[in-house]
Amino acid sequence: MDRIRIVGGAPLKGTIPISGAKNAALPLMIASLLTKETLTLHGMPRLADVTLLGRILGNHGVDITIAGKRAGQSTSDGQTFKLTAAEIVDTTAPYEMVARMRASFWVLAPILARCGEAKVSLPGGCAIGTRPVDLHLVALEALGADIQLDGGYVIAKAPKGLVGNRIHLGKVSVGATHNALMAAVLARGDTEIVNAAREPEVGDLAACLVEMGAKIEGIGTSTLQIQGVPSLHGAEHAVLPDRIETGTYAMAAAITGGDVFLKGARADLLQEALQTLRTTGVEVTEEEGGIRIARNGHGLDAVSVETQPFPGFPTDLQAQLMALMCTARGVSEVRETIFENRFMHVQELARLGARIDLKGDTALVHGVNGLRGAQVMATDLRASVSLIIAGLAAQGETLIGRVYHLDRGFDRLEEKLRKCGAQIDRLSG
Ligand SMILES: CC(=O)N[C@H]1[C@@H](OP(=O)(O)OP(=O)(O)OC[C@H]2O[C@@H](n3ccc(=O)[nH]c3=O)[C@H](O)[C@@H]2O)O[C@H](CO)[C@@H](O)[C@@H]1O
Ligand SMILES: C=C(OP(=O)(O)O)C(=O)O
Repeated sequence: MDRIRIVGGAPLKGTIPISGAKNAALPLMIASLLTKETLTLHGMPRLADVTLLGRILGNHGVDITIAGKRAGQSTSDGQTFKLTAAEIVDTTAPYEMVARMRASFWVLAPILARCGEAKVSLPGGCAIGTRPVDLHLVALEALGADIQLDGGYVIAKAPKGLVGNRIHLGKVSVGATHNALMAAVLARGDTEIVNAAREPEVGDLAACLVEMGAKIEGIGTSTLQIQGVPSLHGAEHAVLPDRIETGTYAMAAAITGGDVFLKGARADLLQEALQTLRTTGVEVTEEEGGIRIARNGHGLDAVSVETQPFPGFPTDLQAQLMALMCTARGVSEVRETIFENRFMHVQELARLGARIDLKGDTALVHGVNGLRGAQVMATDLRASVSLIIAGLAAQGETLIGRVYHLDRGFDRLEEKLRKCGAQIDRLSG
C-alpha cells in the first residue's frame, strides 16, 4: 500500500491551481442519467471517486468519453467528460460499487425518474458517522415513489411516473437535496423543496439542470421550486472550483508560514473559512483570478469554530483547521455539529505532538511550540489531508499510510505541493 513521506519545515511559496470540486463533479456526472442526450462537463478533477463513479455509471449504460488535452492546455485545466445515457440498460446499482462511495447512492432518483424503478444498495463513504438515508427516501416517497428495503438495497418504484409535491427535509442534507432535485425535475407538476441544502455544489447541480432544460427557481436559497418537464436535453457545463481543496491549501500555506496564490479559487464559496483564517492572523487577499494566502512572520492565534451547513464553517475543513490550530497560541475550541464521528484525526495528530482534548462533540486544541514528524495513518479523506498539513510543518520526517483516502478527493496533491517547495513524495508498495 502506498505511503506519503514528507520532510516538514519548508514554507510553501508559489501558485497552486484549484481543481474542479469533487462534490460537484459527482452529482453532475449522475445528472447525465436524466437525459438521452450528451452532457459535457469541463474542468473535471482527476480523482479516484470520479473514476469509480464513471465505472458505476458505465454499468447503467452511460457512455463516457474523456477528451484529451487540447493545445495550450495544462493538466491543471482539468478534463472534459462527455456522458451519454442514450439508454439505461441496468436499473440496479450493486453493493460492491455503492458501498465504496457515498455519492453513488444519488443514482437512485434519476434512474427512478427516467425508468420508473431503481434498485440501489445502501451507501458507504467516509466512516465519519452513521449517515442514514431516511431523508432521501422521505423525499422520493413524497413524489409518489413506493420504497421498500430488502437485503441492504433500496427498491424504489413509480411505474406511472413521479408527481410533484412539497418536500420538507427535516435536516439540512446535501445528498437528500441532490436526490430530491433530480427526481423533481422530471416529475409531473410542481415541487417545492423546503430546508434544501444551500451548499454551492447543490447550486452547481441546479444550474446544470437548468442548462439541460429543467425549470428551477430559488437556486442558492433553502427553498427550491421546481416545475417538472417531460424530458431534459444535453448541455455543456464547467464544474465549480473546489472550495474544500481551496481551504485545505490555504491552511497548508498558513501553517508553514508561506505565501501562496490559489489560482482559480473563488472566495465567495468559503467566506466563513477565510474569515476564520483572518482571525488566526493569516493574510487572506482576494485577487483577480484567485486568493492569496500569506503568513509572513506573524504567529497564529487560537480560534473557536463550530461546523455548520453552508454558509457556515464546513465540516469538510474541520480536520484541516484542527491541524492548523495545533501550533497556534492559546486554546482553540472546535465543535463538530454535522457528523458524530469526525474526530479520527485527533489521535493521529497526537502522534505528531499535538495536544488535543476531546469532550463529546468538541475538541480543545492546546497550541504547542512545534510538531515533530512521526508515522501516522489516514482514516478518511479530510482526516488524511489534515495529517499532510501537520506533516508540512513538523520537524523531520512524517510517513502517512493508507493514502488511498487522499486519492479519492485531492487531484495531484503531491505535485501541487512540491511545486511550492514542499518535500513530499509517494512511496509505492
Ligand atoms: C459527496 C458529498 O458531497 N459529500 C458531502 C455531503 O455528504 P452527504 O450528502 O452524505 O451529507 P449530508 O448533508 O446528507 O449529511 C448532513 C447530516 O444529515 C444527516 N442525514 C443525512 C441524510 C439523511 O437521509 N438523514 C440524515 O440524518 C447526516 O447523517 C449528517 O449528520 O455533504 C456533507 C455535509 O456537508 C459533506 O461532509 C460531504 O463531503
Ligand atoms: C465526506 C466526504 O466524502 P463522502 O461524502 O463521499 O464520504 C468528503 O468529501 O469530505
